[in-house]
Amino acid sequence: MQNKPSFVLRNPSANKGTGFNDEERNKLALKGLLPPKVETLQEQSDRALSQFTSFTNNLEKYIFLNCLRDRNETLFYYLLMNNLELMFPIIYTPTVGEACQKFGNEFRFAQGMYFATQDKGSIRSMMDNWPADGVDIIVVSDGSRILGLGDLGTNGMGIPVGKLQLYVAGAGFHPTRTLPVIIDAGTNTKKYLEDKYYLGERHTRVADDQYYPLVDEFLQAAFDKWPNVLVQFEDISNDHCFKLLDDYRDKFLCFNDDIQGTGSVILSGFINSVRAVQKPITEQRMVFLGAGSAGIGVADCIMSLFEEAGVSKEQARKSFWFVDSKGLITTTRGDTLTPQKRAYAREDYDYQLKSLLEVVRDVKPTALIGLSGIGASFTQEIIEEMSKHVEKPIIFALSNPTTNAECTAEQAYQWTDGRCIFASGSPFKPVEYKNHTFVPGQGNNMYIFPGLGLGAHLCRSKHVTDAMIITAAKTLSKFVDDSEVVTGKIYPGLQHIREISTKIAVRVIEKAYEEGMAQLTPRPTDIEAFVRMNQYNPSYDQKFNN
Ligand SMILES: O=C([O-])CC(=O)C(=O)O
Ligand SMILES: [Mg+2]
Repeated sequence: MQNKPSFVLRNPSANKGTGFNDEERNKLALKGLLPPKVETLQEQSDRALSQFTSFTNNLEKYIFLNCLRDRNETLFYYLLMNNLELMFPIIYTPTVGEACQKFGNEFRFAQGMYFATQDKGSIRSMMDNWPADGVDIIVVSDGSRILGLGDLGTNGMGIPVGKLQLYVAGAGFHPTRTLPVIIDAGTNTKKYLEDKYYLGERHTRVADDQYYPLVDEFLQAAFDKWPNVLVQFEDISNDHCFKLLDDYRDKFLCFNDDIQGTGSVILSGFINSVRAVQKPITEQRMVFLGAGSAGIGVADCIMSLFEEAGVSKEQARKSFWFVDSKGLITTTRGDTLTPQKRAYAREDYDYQLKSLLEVVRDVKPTALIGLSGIGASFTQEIIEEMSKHVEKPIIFALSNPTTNAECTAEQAYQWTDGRCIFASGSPFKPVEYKNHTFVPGQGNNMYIFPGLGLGAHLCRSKHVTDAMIITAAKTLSKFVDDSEVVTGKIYPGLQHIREISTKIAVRVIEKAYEEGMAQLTPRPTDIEAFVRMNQYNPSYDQKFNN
């Protein structure tokens, strides 16, 4: 059967289903294998949309979409790109979180590749099993910190899969040239180790002397097989993610989305918040709840605004207060801090503040940034306390999925009497409050990574630099104009994601040439035209025409 031309019906990249015209049906021996009517992509998409909307449960919608992708990739991306606002919350946060938690139960077919501890020594040869001709981008996770949901082991595969779907829809990477990867180093979540449907290796996480060599072998193999690939590290726990980024960012073309992608998107939102509240960065007092990959990544990015304002690093650090499970992070509280926490630990406190509420009372912040992974940690008391001292509080409840958001959009607007600038990591619907409709922003790295990745890949950048990450943030911030910013809107609408990603890719490429990172020669004369020419758009036109 595999040798018959009609096998195209079982190949999602080639399949057009009822979209095969009479000529193709003759040529590919499909006569009689399809109902008589030849349909356009639009007609197929209308049907698929009505099927999608007939499900009332989001997980079912997720399964429907991923099964569609496994039947007809072109139709899937056409449908997705024409219904972004409806479908991103399904293939991505929040529903992808639930899909990961139930990954073993809902498993239907494999996507991507798995490299487990038992595969040590054979990863390079296993990569030859990947059926596609080439790979431009890999998203890799070890499942150790999936969104704010913790250690999900191999169940985390939903995240690389979802992120890559955004790379395709958002930026125009070619779907067949994307590779989701899970490194299976075990899981410390007992529930999964005891779950008969769990699909990973059944042991607790291996120690560092096994973990790092496994990741190293994977990276060496990936860049050996696909020298121009870009690797995105995703949802890797704090104990490993910083070291991995440090070790490899100057060796390979790679970045960490949770540190750098989140850093960039929140920098962008912060630039626009500063425009909205009309108070310069030097007058901002920022309290962060959560000092993990995202919190530190965001602070590092926001530091660049101080630098531009001519403020020294030492001075700038005094505008940041970090709170973790033990309270305000200080050099004097008596515990050993990770290097990342140490960088932002306050040296000027001879007293201890043990809770976020105490910190908010003491600091009187202008901005409260939640990247803690702990839902409902911005309580009414905390938000009301904050709003006593600031006219337009900046409140970012960024943890994912929605159940982990530090507060809801509705709570933030109510508890600040409609005065706050609000953003969340997962989407919230517009809120009606006192005859006004507030549209919350989604400060999610999805606005950044597709364009950043496309730019870095297309110009064959050696590395992903800080300057590219900051350029990406600034490019995004310009998609919101002054008249919108004054209404509290700090992120553009999701429907513009292709345009945003295209512009980000252009700026990243320009930066890469400026910094001597781009290896593509000659430099394209019209970079925007070059980017557009290389973007995937779902269509049947290009297939089977020769
Ligand atoms: O996936 C998302 O929505 C954003 C993200 O990287 C995370 O929460 O880890
Ligand atoms: Mg992530």
